[in-house]
Amino acid sequence: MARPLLEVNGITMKFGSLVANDNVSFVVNEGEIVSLIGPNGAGKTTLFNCISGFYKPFSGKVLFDGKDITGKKPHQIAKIGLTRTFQIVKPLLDMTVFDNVLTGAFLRAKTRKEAEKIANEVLELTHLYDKRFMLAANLTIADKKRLEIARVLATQPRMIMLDEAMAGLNQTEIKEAVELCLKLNQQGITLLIVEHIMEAIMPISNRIVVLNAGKKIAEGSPEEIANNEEVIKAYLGERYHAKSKESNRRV
Ligand SMILES: Nc1ncnc2c1ncn2[C@@H]1O[C@H](COP(=O)(O)OP(=O)(O)OP(=O)(O)O)[C@@H](O)[C@H]1O
Repeated sequence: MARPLLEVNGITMKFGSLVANDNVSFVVNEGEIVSLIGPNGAGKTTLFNCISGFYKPFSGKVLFDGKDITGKKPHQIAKIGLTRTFQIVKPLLDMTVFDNVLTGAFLRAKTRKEAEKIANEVLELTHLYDKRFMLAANLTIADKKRLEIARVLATQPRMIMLDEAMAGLNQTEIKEAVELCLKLNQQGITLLIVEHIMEAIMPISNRIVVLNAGKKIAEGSPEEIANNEEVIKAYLGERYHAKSKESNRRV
């Protein structure tokens, strides 16, 4: 039976008079891939910040594995197994790829040896092992995004929130990022994904939550969302809708 891992209950976040999140509620069950979509400025990153402890919401509650984590600090939330990447990647540029991942591993590892073992496993999984001695500053955008995921993975999370991990990648790199998401999910990691590349997330999401102007306007299976008139009008446009109908016909 579906077991809620993340519960977002009536989150409201304001910046002065601007309501960036307006009473948003949804649940992510253990083992699911859920995507959060919506137009620019809809409030997706703000919601990520409220869930992961970078902002304290104005009102509402966030529960992780049944525990109230509202207003807790990001490192406390990471410690209990929920962590996130950033839209603008933040690797420590003057450190090697290996050391970047090692810093994540120390969240849980008690010894350097244990941290190194975790770091090496994560580097293999994310296909960065051969680049482990490179400075993070010298990586391509795609590898920097991969490193961002590797650093988060090294904290051994139960759930990862990915904020536009595929933006700026080419088709091959997007395909690799999608494969990595599926691989992590198969290993038991629950995923909440913010992404604008519908072709990448529609096929892998169990459910999709749609925000528009701070409010949740829809929630459902990828098929329900692709055919939801309000979502098409607010965000997807006729282009994706027509395209997905076309590909359904081909199947
Ligand atoms: N720190 C801040 N101070 C003031 N206003 C902010 C702040 N962060 C976000 N906003 C505003 O809140 C609203 C929601 O922004 P947010 O970045 O959460 O949207 P988004 O859905 O993530 O957009 P995008 O898809 O472009 O990343 C926008 O109107 C934005 O200008």
